[in-house]
Amino acid sequence: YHMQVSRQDVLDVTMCPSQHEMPHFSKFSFTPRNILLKESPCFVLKMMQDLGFIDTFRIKQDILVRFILYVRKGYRDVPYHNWSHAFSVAHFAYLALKNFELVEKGYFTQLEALAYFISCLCHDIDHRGTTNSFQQQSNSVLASLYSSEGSVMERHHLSQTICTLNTEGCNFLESLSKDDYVKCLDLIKDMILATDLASHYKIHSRQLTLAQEGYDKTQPEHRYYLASLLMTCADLSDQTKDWAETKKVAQLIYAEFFAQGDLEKKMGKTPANMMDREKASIPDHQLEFLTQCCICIFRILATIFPHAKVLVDAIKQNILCWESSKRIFEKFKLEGKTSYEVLVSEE
Ligand SMILES: Cc1nc2ccc(C(=O)N[C@]34C[C@H]5C[C@H](C[C@H](C5)C3)C4)cc2n2c(-c3ccccc3Cl)nnc12
Ligand SMILES: [Mg+2]
Ligand SMILES: [Zn+2]
Repeated sequence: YHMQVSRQDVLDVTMCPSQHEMPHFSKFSFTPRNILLKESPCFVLKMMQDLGFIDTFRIKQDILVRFILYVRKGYRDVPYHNWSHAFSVAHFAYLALKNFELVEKGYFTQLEALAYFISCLCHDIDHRGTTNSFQQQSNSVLASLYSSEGSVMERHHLSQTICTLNTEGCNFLESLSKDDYVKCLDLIKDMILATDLASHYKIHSRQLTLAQEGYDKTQPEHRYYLASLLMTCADLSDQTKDWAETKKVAQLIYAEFFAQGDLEKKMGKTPANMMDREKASIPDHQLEFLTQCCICIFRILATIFPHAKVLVDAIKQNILCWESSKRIFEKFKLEGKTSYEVLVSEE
């Protein structure tokens, strides 16, 4: 099917504030979710210009604009896994490339940097707001397509990315050499598949060892694990922002989780506690996620890039905020409120 991109859409991409009007745009403290959504395609273009991709790969602007607009249309209107998430994940890739000087210091080639940024932008295309296990449970079409290989949703996001590139007038990578083109798609595959959090759990200890032994840029295995780590960090980058942002994002994530739980109950299935609005204890679950998963990932990042220490500190701050908000949740729980009702009630 053919999604049209109007002339107005293409004009939208030309108007947004310039970088020097937003000096902190390239700081880790910047919150990309506060960018006006109609200006976001323009910011994607500006980030790619600023990263030197347009010149290095002789990318045609009108083809890139059409690609960005098709990617945006590829995201659904679900609470969390929507275009706003994709844009914020791509913004973190921009921050990592600039603040860690990934290309300048030889961690990434320019091609790997391009693949990283594009993978972040496309990593959740056509997400339905439900998990991989829900695909299996509900015998979805996607499960029938991909469940034998695992990472069902991630394989779908990858396939949607390739389809978008192959859409008439959208393949901005066509200006790459044949070798670079094949290499870039290979990198995009590894990077999008790396965003399956279950896969991260499998390689976490290997990533930790490599970082402690001393990262070796010349080893392909090290480069693969660094790319995977940077994808997971980008996907979780909301947790490195201030508490107001973190709280807002939690509301979106649990809106999605609980909608899935409601669906599972209708299907006669018992949802996992974190998906059940009656049983979930959001502060406890978030404290577990931040202390057992999130902070560990960013600590590995900080062993390779000392600048990432500010990200670990931001997560520590959010852990303290969840700790202190726990008492408020418990007080309202005694009054019969679910933790979601407390989360969305203005403090
Ligand atoms: C704040 C926050 N909390 C989150 C709490 C929990 C989980 C989560 O999927 N847990 C697991 C826990 C085990 C092993 C695997 C598979 C399943 C069983 C489910 C993962 C994700 C969370 N998450 C994400 C996120 C990142 C990547 C994909 C999807 C999402 Cl939603 N982004 N932000 C957050
Ligand atoms: Mg995903
Ligand atoms: Zn994501």
